[in-house]
This record gives sequence, structure tokens and C-alpha cells, in this order.
Amino acid sequence: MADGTSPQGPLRWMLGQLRFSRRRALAVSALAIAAAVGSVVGPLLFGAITNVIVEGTTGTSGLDWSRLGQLLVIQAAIYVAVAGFTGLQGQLLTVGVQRSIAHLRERIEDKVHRLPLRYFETTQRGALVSKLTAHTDNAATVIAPVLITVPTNLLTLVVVTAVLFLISPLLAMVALAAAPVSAFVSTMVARRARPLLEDRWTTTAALAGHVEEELSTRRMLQANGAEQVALQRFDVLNDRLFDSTRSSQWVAGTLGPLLTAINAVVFVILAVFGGMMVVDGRLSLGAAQVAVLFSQQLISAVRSLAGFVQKIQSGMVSAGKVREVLEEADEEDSGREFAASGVESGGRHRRPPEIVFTDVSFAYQDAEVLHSVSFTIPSGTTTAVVGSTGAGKTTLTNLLQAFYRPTSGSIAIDGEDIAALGAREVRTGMAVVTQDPWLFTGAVRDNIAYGNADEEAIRRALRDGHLEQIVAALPQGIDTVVGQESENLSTGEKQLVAVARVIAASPRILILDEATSAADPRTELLIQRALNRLRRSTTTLVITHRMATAALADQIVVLEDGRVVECGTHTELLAAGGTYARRCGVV
Ligand SMILES: Nc1ncnc2c1ncn2[C@@H]1O[C@H](COP(=O)(O)OP(=O)(O)OP(=O)(O)O)[C@@H](O)[C@H]1O
Repeated sequence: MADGTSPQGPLRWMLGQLRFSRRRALAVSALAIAAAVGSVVGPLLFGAITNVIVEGTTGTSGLDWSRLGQLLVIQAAIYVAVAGFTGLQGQLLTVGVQRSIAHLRERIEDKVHRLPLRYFETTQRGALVSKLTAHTDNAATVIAPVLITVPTNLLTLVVVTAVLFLISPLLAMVALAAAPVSAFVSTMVARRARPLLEDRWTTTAALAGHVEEELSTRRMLQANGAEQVALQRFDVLNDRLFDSTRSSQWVAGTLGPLLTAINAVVFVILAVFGGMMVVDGRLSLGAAQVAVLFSQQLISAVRSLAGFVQKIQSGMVSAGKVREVLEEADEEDSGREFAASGVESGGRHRRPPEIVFTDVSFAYQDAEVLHSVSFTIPSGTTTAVVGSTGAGKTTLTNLLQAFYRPTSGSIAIDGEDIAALGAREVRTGMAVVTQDPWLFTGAVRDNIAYGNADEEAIRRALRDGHLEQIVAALPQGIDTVVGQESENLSTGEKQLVAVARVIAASPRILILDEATSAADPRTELLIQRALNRLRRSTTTLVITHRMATAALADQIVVLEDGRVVECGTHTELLAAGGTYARRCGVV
């Protein structure tokens, strides 16, 4: 696999992403070549027109108006055709490029759902967002130069040089001498600009991440009077972005004036030499004109090639970033079909599964956080896991959802090791409610249905989830748009929507991770009641700090420092007089 950041790799990779039909590619190339040929023929005709005028005014036979008219009409037709070819080629290319970019975005969106949790934990959010948006667009800017502008400019260079040599080898040598100088200057500038461009993108991503974080924690920042800290961080990043943008643009900005200066010197030399040759009679005025015009075309072709070097550099940096995401390893076996509900095609509900943890040990990095954890959650029962902060309770739920694999030991669902099942399969028919109810921006109906439930299931979820009254009070009822930052619903009400989603999905496995800990007593009661209806149709794992919640479970597992220290029913554990009883304040 090519290195995503190597100078050659990303360009070839980016071109590999193109979705051009052969016909479109041929049409674009033919139009581009025709436009390039037209722009070379134009100056030749201009020279011929000048010669006709010179001969007509200095000769004896007078001005040949018919030939002059013919040449002028042909030249006008060529310029119109060049404009038409260039415009059409641009349109065809744009549509093709945009289609390719849309396809690339689709691939990235798909990839985001297949990346392992660990990737998101170790990647800065802003960097990821800019890879998915700005970098994708910027990467596309290399396509037109690489496919069209660079080849046509090279073609122009070759043809113009050849014609220049035919007209006058001396003038051709003068014009050509400027090309390596221009190319050298451009390469030097591009080399200096590249690290500055990298820095500019990195800082833009960091700034985007900071703003995103600032917006999502706006209330907390204000409540804790921490706006100043956020402002300072913003200022640091903003200054860095200013510096890197200024430096990169300054470096890039030197290229234009440098090339203009080289151009001016060449122009003066050609004008002097050409003029002397015309006076000596070694060259016609028209040919001298063509030589000067061609030398300008030659320099402008070198100049635009140099300009594209910089554009291509920037695009390659972006292509490398996009490629990095697409080439990340997928979460293992995440490609299987995902069915969110436990209802079989026939409408009959499958029996909730038995879940068995056998000697499960796990380490996020080096330090083990779970040590030989074993317990069984029988089919259709509820097991509560209690334990102090950092004991490893949430880690257990992460392993059950196959976000990570146990370092040793196994977790089996109905006798099948989840390592063999694959992540998507494991999560089929599994629902999770955490302390933070997550809602996406959309109607309450869509938040409950989440693409799976039908009208009947939504109605049932509203009723059983105690949401009917709350939804009725919303301005557009069930069609009211809500979201994570929405002010329409309180946190407790959002939690009820999350619970209603679970009811509508009819999961076979339910994970409640501190699901009611942020709710007030009344909402907690409503959530408990709503979830009780699911009790017998699901196998439930409850993570809780509240002993009253744990007491309702069929079985309680007490976890301390990653080890199971007690396991039994509420009554059994109270009678045992151990950790659980102490937590309940009984002993
Ligand atoms: N993504 C992670 N990367 C590295 N270490 C982690 C990660 N998540 C949790 N840990 C560590 O693993 C240990 C167990 O964390 P876990 O979240 O499972 O505890 P918990 O019992 O759920 O705690 P709490 O009751 O506070 O939610 C802690 O020491 C924690 O710092």
C-alpha cells in the first residue's frame, strides 16, 4: 500500500478515484486538444494578416482585401471555436469531477460507519471533519490541472517551440532560455510552500475542532465562567492559522512577480532581436510578431504549469488526508446486514438470548482493566452490575457490543462466541440506553422509528414510553423537529424519547448504562415502568450506581477493580453481608 503522504502516492490515488466514462474522457481530451491547437493557430494567422497588410502597403499591387477578409474571418472563427471548445470541455470535466467527488464522499460516509471505536478515540474530531469535507473538495482541485491543463500546456509548449524554431532558431533559443529559469523558480517556491500548506490545514482542522467543542460545551463553559480559557485557546489557534496562511500565501505570492519579471526580460530581448532581424530583412514583420506572441505563450504555459505545481501540491496534501481515512482498517467483520429489531420476518418474536462471560480479561492499552470476569445472564432476565467508579462496568458493555475484543476469555450469545459472530451481527437486535440520551436532528417520529419501526410500533412506543402527553404539548406534535441541542425537550424528556426508540425496536438484548442517573425521580419512575414492559422479552444488562435500581434485577454482579467480587440476588447478597450489603448500608 502506498504511503498516503508521499508526494507521488496521493496524486495517482486521487486519479484512481475518478468515475469518468470512456466517452466523456475522450470528448474532454479531444476538446482540450482542439482548443490548444486553436490557440497556437491564432497567432500564426495574426502574423499572416500582418504580412498581408505590410505587403499591401509597401508593395505595388495594393492591399489584397479579399485575402485579408478571408484571414480575418478564419481567425474570428478560430477564436470563437476555441472559446466554445474550452467552455464545453470545462462543463464536461466539471460534471465528471463532481460526480467523482460525490462518489468519494459516499465512500467516506460509508467508511465512518465501519471504523473501529478506537479510531475515533485517537483522532481529533476537527481533523476528521475537515478530512471528510474541506479536504475532499480540495483534493478534487488536482483533477482538472492534472488531466487537462497540464497536458494541454505541455502540448502548447512542444508545438510553440517547434514553430518558433522554424521561424528563427535564435529567437526560439532566447524564449526557451526562460523556461528552465521559470521552472527552477517555481519548484523552489513550491518546495517552500508545501510544509506551510500542511501546517495551514492542520491548524484549520484544530480550529474547527475547537469551535465544534466550544459549541457543544457552550453552556458548561458559561456556567463555569470558563469562556476566557476557550477564548485563549481560540486566540492561540487563530494566530497560528494567521501565521501559516500569511506565510504560505506570501511564499506562493512571490511566484507571480518573479515569473513576470523573467517574462519582461525575455520580451525586451525578443523585441530587440526580432526588430533587428526585420530591419535586416532576415524576417518578415508578421513572423517577428508570431515569434513574440509565441514566446509569450510559451512563458505563459510554463507559468501556468508552475501555478499548477502549487495547486497540485495543496491538492495532494488533501488527497493524502482523505486517503488516510479510507485506508484505515475497518472494524472487524462490520459488513454484514444490520437488522435493528428482534422481530423475525414472520412477526414472531425470537427468544431473548443467554449471555455468558467466561474468564474475560481486557486492557485498553497496557494496564488490564478487567481480570477473568465470569458470569451468565440467563435468557430473558436482568443482571445489574454495580461497583465503584472505574471498576470496569462500562468496559463490560463495550466488550458486549464488540467495540473491543477481550484480551483473553470469551463472551458468548446463545453459545456463539461474539468474536466469531462479527461486530454487526452481535449488535443486531441490541439496544443501548446511556446516561446521555442522544437524539439526531429530525422529527420526534424519526428519532423513535430510527428507520426501522412502522406506525404501529411508534404508537406503541409513545404509549408504553409515557411520551404521549409530552409529544402532544410540542408545537408540531410528533413531527416537531428535535435534536441534541434542541430546547424543545428537557434532558429527562430526551431520555424518554431514547427509551421509546428502544421500545419501538423490540431488542433482544438491552444494555442500560446509568440510563436513569441523570433523570429526576418522576422521570426515572416513568423510564423504569417503560423498560419493565421489555423485561421478559429481552436479556438485560444494567449498569448502575443506584442500589434501588440494582435491587430490581434478577441477579447482581458486584465488580471491584475489574474483578467480580460477588454475584447473586438482592436477598442473597444482603444476607452475605459483603460489599453489596455495605453499599446498601445494611452492614
Ligand atoms: N477508551 C479508554 N481508553 C483507555 N482507558 C479507558 C478507556 N475507557 C475506560 N478506560 C479505563 O478503564 C477503567 C474502567 O473504566 P470504565 O469506564 O469501564 O469504568 P466504570 O466502572 O464504568 O466507571 P464509572 O462508574 O465511573 O462509569 C478506568 O480506569 C478507565 O480509566
